[in-house]
Amino acid sequence: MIAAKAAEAEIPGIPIRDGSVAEHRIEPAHKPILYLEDVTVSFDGFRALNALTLYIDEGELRCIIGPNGAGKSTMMDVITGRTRPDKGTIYFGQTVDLLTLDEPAIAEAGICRKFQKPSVFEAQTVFENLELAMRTDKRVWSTLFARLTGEQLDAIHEVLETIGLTAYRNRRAGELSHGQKQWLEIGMLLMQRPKVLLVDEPVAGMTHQETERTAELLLSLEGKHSVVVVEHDMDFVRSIARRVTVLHEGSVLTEGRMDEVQNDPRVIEVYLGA
Ligand SMILES: Nc1ncnc2c1ncn2[C@@H]1O[C@H](COP(=O)(O)OP(=O)(O)OP(=O)(O)O)[C@@H](O)[C@H]1O
Repeated sequence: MIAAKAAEAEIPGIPIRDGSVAEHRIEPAHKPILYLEDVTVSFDGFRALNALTLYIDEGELRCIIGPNGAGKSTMMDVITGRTRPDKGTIYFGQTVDLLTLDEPAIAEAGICRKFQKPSVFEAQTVFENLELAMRTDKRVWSTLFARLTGEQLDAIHEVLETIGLTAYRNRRAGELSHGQKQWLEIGMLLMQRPKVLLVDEPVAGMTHQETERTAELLLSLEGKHSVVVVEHDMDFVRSIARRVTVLHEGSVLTEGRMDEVQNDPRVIEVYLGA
């Protein structure tokens, strides 16, 4: 697809290759922001990712599912620069070759990752956590006491609303429930205005109510950010699913609407066999 686009538009820096990925053609209305093509990662000869080709559109909410060991975490790792592939290309937009950037530079470019366990500053308030997340130099804690501009205050208030923690803004993060800490961490990532948000098992350990609220939160980000959610909880995936990608043995097994993928005999087989 990149090759096709590059050939059409002669975009500099985009390699033009043979037609080997033509079957992954995406509809013209879609505007990809992340391109993974033919990405292979091996650990001692074992292929955690096996010629993985995957496109994520601008502003879309994508769910990635697959049995244990399918390669979901490794996929996140190669996008964020934590793991380097043996082979393949990963582009952010049409011109940024992510394989030329290190982990901090990829985050700086606008790709943020939320790990499964919440990581917030427990002794600071919800508001202060968001404020710190906005500050570029996080080593300088004195910046916490620097005056915020009106624009910065607005940004914090907007994120507080989005994550549903306005009433908790002066609460110490350590006193929040597990679900609230997860939302706060999502809020901290939102403060950095990411273009792509990778979210790893967001509802693990959440109550039913917290899970529902998380679904609302992620759905509310659609259109503003590209959100890629890896999750095992199928009820949750069903509640937010737009396009679902099923990974198996390091490759895309199938992609489509939730009802399509869950009725796909190949998907049923890999889950039953897992
Ligand atoms: N650093 C590593 N060294 C060796 N093998 C690894 C490493 N990281 C992942 N693997 C292997 O690669 C395969 C894919 O792992 P990965 O964690 O990406 O799968 P996953 O789909 O995220 O699984 P889960 O749903 O269980 O988290 C697994 O077989 C795993 O054991």
